[in-house]
Amino acid sequence: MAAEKRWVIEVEHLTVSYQARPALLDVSVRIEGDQLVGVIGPNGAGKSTFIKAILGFVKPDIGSVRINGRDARTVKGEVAYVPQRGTVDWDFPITVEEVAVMGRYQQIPWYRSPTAVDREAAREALAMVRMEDLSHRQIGELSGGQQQRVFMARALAQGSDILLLDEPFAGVDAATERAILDVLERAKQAGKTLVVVHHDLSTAAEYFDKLILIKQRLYAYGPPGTVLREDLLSKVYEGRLRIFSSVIDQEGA
Ligand SMILES: Nc1ncnc2c1ncn2[C@@H]1O[C@H](COP(=O)(O)OP(=O)(O)OP(=O)(O)O)[C@@H](O)[C@H]1O
Repeated sequence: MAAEKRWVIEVEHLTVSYQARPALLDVSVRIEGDQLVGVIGPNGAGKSTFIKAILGFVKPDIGSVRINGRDARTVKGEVAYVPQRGTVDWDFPITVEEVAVMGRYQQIPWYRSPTAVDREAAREALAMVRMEDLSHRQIGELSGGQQQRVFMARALAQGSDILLLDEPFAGVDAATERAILDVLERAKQAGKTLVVVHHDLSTAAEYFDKLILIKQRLYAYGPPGTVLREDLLSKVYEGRLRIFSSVIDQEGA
């Protein structure tokens, strides 16, 4: 008998609007555990809104999100988030280690300081992203890729099985992109489910087990070969498809 699927994220008929303009319309997706899933679509397609709705940061007009079988609004600490790098104040005076310890704050009551267990979880997370040697540096003194890895450590220190990342590869060089991908893959091997907003179609097939293609509505969801199809991409990206023809050739090969 085939093993029953374990849905860790279930999005049903999700519709989200800003000032009565829909950013997402009737999106339904079920994501299994231990997967690396990419969210693709053009600028303004609703990718960040999709992630924010799973986190409960934006309220759906219609529809629901379930995390590990429970209403997302009642679940605390089971989903960790790595925001876009551009949304963070990097001048804030805080060290690498302190950022990682912040990942534990869901578990730390307001009246007590982080314990040895919290600090150990933060240190382990920094080791996973290979940033333990820089743990006493101020975050403002790091390169863009190092900052990204520290924020991944913060999410890993939280101990959640689900990680949502908004464009972790934006603005980093090729070597850093590899280092970040390596962290994502190791997190997956450690049993995490990762949902990653990604804008580069040329690497999407290589990096992800499954892809979600959205532009307000869900256009496709499945293994990269079933999503990176010329008919779907031309509908979603319209006139900008030519630059992606090499992706489709590779996929179709
Ligand atoms: N806080 C907000 N208030 C009003 N409109 C918003 C808000 N956030 C997003 N939008 C609009 O909702 C739509 C979807 O935005 P979203 O940021 O989710 O798209 P995206 O696919 O992540 O875009 P990008 O790739 O450019 O980051 C866009 O039209 C955007 O302008």
